[in-house]
Amino acid sequence: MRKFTGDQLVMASHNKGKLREIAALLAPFGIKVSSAADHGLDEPEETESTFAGNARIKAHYAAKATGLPALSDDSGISVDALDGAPGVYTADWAETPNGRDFAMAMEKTWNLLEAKNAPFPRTAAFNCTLCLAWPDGHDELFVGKVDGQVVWPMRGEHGFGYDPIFVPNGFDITFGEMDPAKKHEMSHRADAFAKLVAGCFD
Ligand SMILES: O=c1nc[nH]c2c1ncn2[C@H]1C[C@H](O)[C@@H](COP(=O)(O)OP(=O)(O)OP(=O)(O)O)O1
Ligand SMILES: [Mg+2]
Repeated sequence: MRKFTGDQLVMASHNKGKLREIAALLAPFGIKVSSAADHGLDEPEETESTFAGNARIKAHYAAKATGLPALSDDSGISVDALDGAPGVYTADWAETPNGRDFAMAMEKTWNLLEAKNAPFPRTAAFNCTLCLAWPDGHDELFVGKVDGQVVWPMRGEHGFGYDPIFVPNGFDITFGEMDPAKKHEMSHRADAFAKLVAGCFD
């Protein structure tokens, strides 16, 4: 596995919630972190049908465009009773002509479960694939996951995306209600990040 030896990294994401969380995870390493927007990059189309495929598109695009190592995150929530949906299409479910509407996407998720009369607990997992790519085309991938259940109604003001309807196993609060520092200890993103640190940062 290739080690990260530089002191600068581009976060190949346009999601403010993710950027905040990954900046917190990277903070102890003394790396200068910039975002795709800082470099004036647009969002590449996520045309693959896997988290890994889309993570690679985003990281390679940013690494080539900036000449710096780039870290991307492709993530989503997979609901068991919906055969893994929305999964890779989690962000797409929130898309509207006026931007993303996650309240609508969460309602759609819950309504589909209701329509199926899905049994409780309505188990689900958040998945995260991180891709660290170098300008020469090399990359390393790391996969993380956290199991839990989808609940209703939405609860909590922290986090982003689908956090208000996801209760991780072992807790009775949603990610939206959880202290951000706690989420950073145990989320799908934290899980993948720990593997990145073990593989590339030691
Ligand atoms: O911790 C999370 N808490 C709540 N929701 C989450 C989380 N992690 C991913 N999600 C949801 C929302 C996000 O919009 C979608 C990922 O879609 P995904 O394409 O990977 O990210 P994105 O388009 O928002 O930003 P970008 O591609 O620029 O990194 O899954
Ligand atoms: Mg995206």
